[in-house]
Amino acid sequence: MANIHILGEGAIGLLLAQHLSQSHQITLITRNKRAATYRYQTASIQQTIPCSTKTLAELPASSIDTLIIPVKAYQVIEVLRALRPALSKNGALILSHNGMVDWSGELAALEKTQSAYFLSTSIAGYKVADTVHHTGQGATWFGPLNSPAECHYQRVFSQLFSTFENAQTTFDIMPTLWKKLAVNIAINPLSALEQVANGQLRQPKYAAQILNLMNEVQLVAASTGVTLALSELVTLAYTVMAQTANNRSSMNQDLANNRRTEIDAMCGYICELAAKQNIDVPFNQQLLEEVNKRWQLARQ
Ligand SMILES: NC(=O)C1=CN([C@@H]2O[C@H](COP(=O)(O)OP(=O)(O)OC[C@H]3O[C@@H](n4cnc5c(N)ncnc54)[C@H](OP(=O)(O)O)[C@@H]3O)[C@@H](O)[C@H]2O)C=CC1
Ligand SMILES: CC(C)(CO)C(=O)C(=O)O
Repeated sequence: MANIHILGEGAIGLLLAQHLSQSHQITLITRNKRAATYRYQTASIQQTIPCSTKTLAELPASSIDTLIIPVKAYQVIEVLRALRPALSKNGALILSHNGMVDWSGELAALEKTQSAYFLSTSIAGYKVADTVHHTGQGATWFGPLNSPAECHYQRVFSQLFSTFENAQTTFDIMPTLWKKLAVNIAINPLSALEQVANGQLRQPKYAAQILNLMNEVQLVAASTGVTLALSELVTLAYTVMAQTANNRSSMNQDLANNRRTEIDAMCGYICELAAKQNIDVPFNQQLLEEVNKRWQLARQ
């Protein structure tokens, strides 16, 4: 049994806590101290999630052996900076988010014995008060992000995630992250702006825009050394639209609830890399501007 710390009390954090608490001791690191009872709910099950909570201030330096960070893309860097001192000398850090974040500087600052991993997951859930509703179990991929992790990722996966439905390891996680990014770019902004469920994007009127978006992702990925086939990205996007046909994407829900979106880590990431490489990405640029405009309007 391992001691596992999970940052936050968000939807993915609680889904992971529920699963991992079957074999491990779980501590959630929360912003404020409070005695909450977290619950896990599916169509047929409701149960309490066995876990304790601590604030960051309550954690001694170098005390965490395994730290999972399932936060929004725009929160990752701040959280990494705040939590690095609490990670033990041989600690394992596991990032899990949608979109792309340049965490290379933060990972380079880790000690040579500290390992970093990525958990890319399409499990789905949402939170109402202290209950997480588990609504879907898509694929999960786990892989190393730095050299110490390259030696240990199979063992860490076996210990933590091998009993997850539809979970597997990959030595090279970057192509997986690019594919997830492509799917999110095909689905999230358009579904949010049009306020439609994911499956509605299969209508012919969206096809040209989706093809152009995927073409831009493929070109920018290639400029970073990641080779992806355009046909694979398009097929993947339409497969996920079909698998999640009745779901509203996270960005759709974020905009509807006046919450900040992860657009900067999706279309924004593509635009930033494209600018450095002199690649034109007008379709990603347009969605980036439109989603940010919609969010600014909603906040007024
Ligand atoms: N929900 C889903 O079905 C899926 C989500 N994802 C991705 O996983 C990531 C996490 O998503 P999700 O769980 O939905 O997000 P949530 O916003 O529900 O969870 C993030 C949690 O982290 C907390 N947090 C952030 N910064 C800190 C901090 N400095 N100290 C303490 N707590 C902090 C947040 O608190 P606060 O709210 O106060 O900021 C929140 O409780 C996202 O990138 C998302 O796109 C991927 C697949 C499916
Ligand atoms: C896969 C998809 C598009 C499911 O809705 C998702 O990851 C999201 O909504 O952020």
